[in-house]
Amino acid sequence: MLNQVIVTADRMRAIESLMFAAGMPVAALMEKVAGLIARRLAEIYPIATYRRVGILVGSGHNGGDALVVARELWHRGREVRVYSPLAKHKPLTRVHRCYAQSLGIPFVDLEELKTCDLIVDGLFGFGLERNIQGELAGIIDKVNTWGIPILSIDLPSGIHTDTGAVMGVAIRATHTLCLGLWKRGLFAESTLSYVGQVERLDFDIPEFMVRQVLGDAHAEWRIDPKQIFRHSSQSSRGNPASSCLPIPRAITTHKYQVGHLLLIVGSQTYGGAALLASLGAKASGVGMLTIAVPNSLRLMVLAQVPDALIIGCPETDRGAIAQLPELDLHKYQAIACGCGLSLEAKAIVERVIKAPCPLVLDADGLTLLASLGIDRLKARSQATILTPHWGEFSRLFPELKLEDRLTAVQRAASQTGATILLKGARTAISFCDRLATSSLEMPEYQQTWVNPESTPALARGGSGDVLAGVIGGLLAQGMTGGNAAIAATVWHSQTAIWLAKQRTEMGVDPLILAQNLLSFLAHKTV
Ligand SMILES: NC(=O)C1=CN([C@@H]2O[C@H](COP(=O)(O)OP(=O)(O)OC[C@H]3O[C@@H](n4cnc5c(N)ncnc54)[C@H](OP(=O)(O)O)[C@@H]3O)[C@@H](O)[C@H]2O)[C@@H](O)CC1
Ligand SMILES: Nc1ncnc2c1ncn2[C@@H]1O[C@H](COP(=O)(O)OP(=O)(O)O)[C@@H](O)[C@H]1O
Ligand SMILES: [K+]
Repeated sequence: MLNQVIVTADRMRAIESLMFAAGMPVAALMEKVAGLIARRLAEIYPIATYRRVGILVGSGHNGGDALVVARELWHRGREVRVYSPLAKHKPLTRVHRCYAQSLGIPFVDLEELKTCDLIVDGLFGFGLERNIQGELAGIIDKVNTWGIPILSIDLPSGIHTDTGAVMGVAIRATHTLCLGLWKRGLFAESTLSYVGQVERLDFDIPEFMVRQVLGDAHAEWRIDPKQIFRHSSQSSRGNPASSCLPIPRAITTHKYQVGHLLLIVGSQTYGGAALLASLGAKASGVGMLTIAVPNSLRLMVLAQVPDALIIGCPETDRGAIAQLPELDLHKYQAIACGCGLSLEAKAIVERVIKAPCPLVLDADGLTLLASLGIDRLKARSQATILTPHWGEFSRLFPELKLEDRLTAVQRAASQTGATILLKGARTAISFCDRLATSSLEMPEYQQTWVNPESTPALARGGSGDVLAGVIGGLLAQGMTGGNAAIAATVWHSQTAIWLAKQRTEMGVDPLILAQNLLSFLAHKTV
């Protein structure tokens, strides 16, 4: 569980200091960590193809790690060359440098790394605190132009550990081996074009030390996608057990015990959105699905989703839902509202906010909420999930626009009491709950989870409508707001990754996505 925490440089330093204070020698830890890096490197970049390895060495312990890696690769028969442009080094880095030189490993000019098959980037790790300038910046720029695969140690040099900001210039890695615990900056969307494939190398940090520094209410977590796809009867390490899919069913259950979802979606202009949200909801396995659409869409939706109850609503001149007919909102376990609704349906959003059941608001529902005022949510007694992309988020929370995404989503969730699912290449979800595996005595607290895997194949109109439908369906089946948001996000993005492998990134249209959610789930959980 604790191996999915996301930490800042200060927290990492504090945890590392506990290890040193307890007697772990600094040099022994570097030896252990760099040994793990060298072994993993050998698996990813086998000697047969990547014999010539160039090592970039900085002044701190990131450089020290790189020098130990250089030495190990040299002993394993690789042609290693070191480029170490800085004059001053931390003592441990300096001794590794001397030893590497004594072995005869060549220390060369930058240009001599140009013919290498692989570059190891050990310039800076979590000690980088100011912008990289001058000659060093030129070095990084140059290495980036060579097109040689680059393995970065801990973080791509130049990426700020906490914010993910590019400190003037940064290495564009092919692979990043993050050491010990997940560094916060690796989850910023702006770093995605720098980090390449990211892996964490576990170096056996004692859990009690992590707990001592982070406490019992740690705020930022990485979702472990693997943990979603297993029955909740199996023990879950990583994510909330009740975010597991598929949701188990009691053998004697009946349709009214598996949740009743009301979708309020669509307008004449955006009929497809209504359909896509409906197909997402259907895939969630919800027991009963009622879909409220403008009258003119009724037959179209009925033909595509014959298992749903379709309610045709009176519509405005331009084909938006004008009002909900006499619907008893008490009888639904959840409502999902907003996909394709158009901006004329303000009265509808006003009404569903007052509904006495969990509510998902998406798309136009969010824009209408922004115009009504986010304070309206204060009247809600049940779970609320808002699913904005960055544009919708900025409309809802203009004052949070300048924050980094993780901080912004966290603030928005604590301000509103809602679960906020901020969509994007690295969707972030923030809500207030007990931590997954902890006891009921544990108080609820604000936690933020990041989805670490997705695909740009999802960047097309309608992907989000499918997601909103899935979340609604999971909510209606009894998942909490946070769990439904996490489970749906992972299911949606993992299905897209799976489909992109079969159909390319061009081939994952939202209809195909919705139609394949269940095949993916079956494939994943056999
Ligand atoms: N627990 C763990 O995870 C473990 C971590 N380990 C490893 O240690 C790494 C952290 O090491 P670290 O603290 O020595 O920092 P690191 O990033 O190597 O160097 C920073 C140095 O660079 C300098 N400097 C800074 N900014 C600069 C700039 N813009 N331009 C030029 N120079 C600049 C600054 O020196 P200054 O110039 O300020 O005197 C500072 O000394 C970590 O990422 C991991 O690889 C493992 O070995 C063991 C377990
Ligand atoms: N570059 C990307 N990488 C990964 N996922 C993405 C990317 N772009 C968009 N997505 C995902 O696709 C979905 C798009 O939703 P949204 O913007 O609401 O689209 P729409 O309103 O057209 O349905 C979200 O789940 C988002 O996280
Ligand atoms: K690095």
